[in-house]
Amino acid sequence: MYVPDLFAGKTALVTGGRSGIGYGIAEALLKLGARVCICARKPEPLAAAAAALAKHGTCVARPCDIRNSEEVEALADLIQTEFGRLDILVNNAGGQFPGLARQLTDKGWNAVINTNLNGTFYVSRIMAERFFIPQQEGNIVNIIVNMLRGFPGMAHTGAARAGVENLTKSLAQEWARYHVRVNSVAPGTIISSGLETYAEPVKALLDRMKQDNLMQRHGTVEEVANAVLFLASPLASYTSGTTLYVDGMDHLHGNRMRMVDMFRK
Ligand SMILES: CCC/C=C/C(=O)SCCNC(=O)CCNC(=O)[C@H](O)C(C)(C)COP(=O)([O-])OP(=O)([O-])OC[C@H]1O[C@@H](n2cnc3c(N)ncnc32)[C@H](O)[C@@H]1OP(=O)([O-])[O-]
Ligand SMILES: NC(=O)C1=CN([C@@H]2O[C@H](COP(=O)(O)OP(=O)(O)OC[C@H]3O[C@@H](n4cnc5c(N)ncnc54)[C@H](OP(=O)(O)O)[C@@H]3O)[C@@H](O)[C@H]2O)C=CC1
Repeated sequence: MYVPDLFAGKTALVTGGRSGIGYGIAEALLKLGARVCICARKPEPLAAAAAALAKHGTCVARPCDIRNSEEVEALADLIQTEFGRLDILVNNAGGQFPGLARQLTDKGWNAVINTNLNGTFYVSRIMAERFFIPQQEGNIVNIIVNMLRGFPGMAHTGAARAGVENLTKSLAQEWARYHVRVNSVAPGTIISSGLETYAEPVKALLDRMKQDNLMQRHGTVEEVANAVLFLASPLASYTSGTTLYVDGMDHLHGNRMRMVDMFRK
């Protein structure tokens, strides 16, 4: 539905682009003409993903833990060397594990906050300083999660993603003077590699959540990628500081306590 050269001449970084939603976003950007850099922690699957993506266009990859700002600086060095500029940053890397709040250890809580909130901030600040602000142009799309009514059973990620949603509003206002737009996409439950990381009780729960959904289904990677393409494109040129929910209305409807009930059984 988008013109084939929508992102011709543009460069994009997709964090967590080796799998699932991030891979789908990288593939969609490449198909519309962008040159793409992906990063993730695990080198082998990252290299395999970059090789597969390269059939659609120019794709480079570098291992990087977004929680480590020195590794993020090295990623910026690669983008500078390979492309000389960056136009689009998709902060997709992230994740969490299910658990009741009272069972979360300091280490577990910090692992999720450091990944989803701190990592997203480090990448945004470093890419803005290195590229967007000097260029006086840039575009950030953060992948968060539907947590509008809280996230019981995953309180750590609910708090971290709410932090990113608010960061979206702050950065959008602070960086408007540099012509940088900042938006978020909040997926509901999306059929992707991410869901495979969950063990059986959660998988059964996901089926029940599908029945709760007013559209009676989970979302697809393509539906998330399409929202990112819109926000990253000039079609959204007057839109910044917003969050677009791609969740079949789960932010409005459905039982948010199902995961907690699962742990109590
Ligand atoms: C409804 C669906 C909506 C959303 C869907 C998606 O997002 S799909 C996308 C889904 N995709 C993803 O989520 C992928 C990315 N996710 C991840 O990499 C991890 O979940 C991470 C974010 C915790 C980072 O972890 P890391 O690399 O920093 O390191 P680490 O592994 O060493 O853990 C550190 C500490 O965290 C704790 N802890 C961890 N796991 C569990 C558990 N299962 N149980 C209990 N606790 C757990 C534990 O305290 C551990 O320390 P310990 O006790 O071992 O010394
Ligand atoms: N699938 C779903 O239903 C939903 C997913 N989301 C969010 O969408 C995003 C993508 O999820 P999805 O594709 O499904 O799941 P995946 O688990 O497939 O993707 C997570 C990606 O992030 C990378 N990653 C994780 N931690 C780090 C880190 N510290 N530094 C760099 N890269 C990291 C992983 O690679 P590696 O392990 O090699 O580092 C992986 O490529 C995540 O933020 C997820 O929470 C939100 C709502 C719903």
